[in-house]
Amino acid sequence: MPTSPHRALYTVDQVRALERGALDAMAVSNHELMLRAAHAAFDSLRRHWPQAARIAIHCGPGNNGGDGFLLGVLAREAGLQVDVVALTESSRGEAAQARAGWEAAGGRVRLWDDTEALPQVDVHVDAMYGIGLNRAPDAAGAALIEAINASAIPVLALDLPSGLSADSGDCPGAVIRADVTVTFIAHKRGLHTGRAVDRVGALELATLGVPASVYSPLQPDALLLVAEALPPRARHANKGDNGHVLVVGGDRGMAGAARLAGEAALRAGAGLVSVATRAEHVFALNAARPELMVHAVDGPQTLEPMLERASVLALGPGLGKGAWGHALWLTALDAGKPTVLDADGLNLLAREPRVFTTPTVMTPHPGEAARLLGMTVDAIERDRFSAVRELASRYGAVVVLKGAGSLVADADGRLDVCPWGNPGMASGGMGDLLTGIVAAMLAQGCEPWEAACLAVGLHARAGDLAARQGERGLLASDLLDPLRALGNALPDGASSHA
Ligand SMILES: NC(=O)C1=CN([C@@H]2O[C@H](COP(=O)(O)OP(=O)(O)OC[C@H]3O[C@@H](n4cnc5c(N)ncnc54)[C@H](O)[C@@H]3O)[C@@H](O)[C@H]2O)[C@@H](O)CC1
Ligand SMILES: [K+]
Repeated sequence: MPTSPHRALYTVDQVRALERGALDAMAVSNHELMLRAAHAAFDSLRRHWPQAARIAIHCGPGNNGGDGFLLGVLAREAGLQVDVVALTESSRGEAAQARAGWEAAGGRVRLWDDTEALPQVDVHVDAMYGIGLNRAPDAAGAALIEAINASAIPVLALDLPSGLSADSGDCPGAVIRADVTVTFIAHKRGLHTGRAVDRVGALELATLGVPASVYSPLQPDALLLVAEALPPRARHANKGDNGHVLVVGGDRGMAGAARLAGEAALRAGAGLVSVATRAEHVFALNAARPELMVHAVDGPQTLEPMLERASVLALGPGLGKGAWGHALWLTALDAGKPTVLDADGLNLLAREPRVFTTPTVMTPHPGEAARLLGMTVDAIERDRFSAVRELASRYGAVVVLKGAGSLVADADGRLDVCPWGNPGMASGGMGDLLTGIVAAMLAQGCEPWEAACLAVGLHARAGDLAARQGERGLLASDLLDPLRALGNALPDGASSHA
């Protein structure tokens, strides 16, 4: 089945190819395509700010600016007061024609001068840079971006917020903070993850009438996760059919991590969940959640019989990096069972790297990813796509790179991006839940790729449901009830909770 352009994410080179394909297939001129972009932008402006009477359009030197000039003509025809601010004395190529069209319609162009105040308007339109930006904006562009961001007036970005790298989502310098971004023809992958997510605001795709046949020859670089439900359970299922997850972790002072992972595994449908932890935690964990089978382990010998009984391991929540955790880590990895590695499970791996040959899912946050790749967190965040792919191929695992717009990659180059989740989820224990959910999916028979994608989607959507009462103060355990509801959604994904 061909991928819907609404789900497919492309690199800039691919978007350029799509643009060329569109011009051929539609037998339209560049000007016509730009005009369609301007119409889509005007439609978005009207929908989001129906009361706006005065707008400023900030135009850069390239075709992104061209979109802006044509939008100016449309908005003026519709009776809006339009101020056009240009970054440069002249525009290039197709944009020069658009600029001439604006001037021929009686429009004025004010050249940007950072000693003057921005016009007083209801909405700023950012038409400075699109996919043609190849480095941090120059000084003039940066000053205009900063002035718009400082104005506290809503911003509509055309194609992407200026200053953002469309391929990586990197913010090498000043970047527009948009309220709404209307992106043209195809989704650019960099808009969907990491720092970019804060800059894009509400994202809309306008395909400009480009037919499906233009997209179909191109393999998207990544896909957006879809809201899939779990396969339904057979009525005759018994607890043994849904796997046995063993959580290994909970060093002194860190019992909560193991408990959250275990409880999430239960709520996500694992048949049995055991926890191997420090002796002093056993009583408290058993009392808090009697459905968990909690056992004391003091070293490899006591862990081994538990490993034999388990079908899936969740290795790392609260494990610590001391002698106790390290010994359990080595023993657990030698068991050859499908494994989810998180937290100190990953930190130990960074110290003692290995390539996995048994099914393994790793769930690093950017800090853990940085240790695993010997890079800085900043370098990871500058190009999360490269980082997650490198982790997957270097370690031979399915890798979830957590953070806004979580990424899932496998060693074959497959890549999915999670469109859900919220900043309330940046709090303690959220990662432990994800570990437990991935383990539960593996336990119920999913392959690592499917398990990771399902778990990431469930976790993020549970977070969004739980955050309806506010992102601030959201607790990891608040996700457990919505998680259960989502996990029971109908197989066609039609859930009243979705
Ligand atoms: N080609 C097409 O078929 C369509 C293109 N469209 C628009 O065209 C845009 C792409 O246009 P362009 O390729 O002209 O590129 P842009 O308009 O994104 O920007 C390129 C311009 O900015 C300058 N520039 C690049 N990096 C800079 C930096 N760091 N500091 C200062 N100046 C810098 C370049 O010299 C060039 O003049 C898209 O993002 C989209 O908005 C739309 O009209 C839809 C159709
Ligand atoms: K822009």
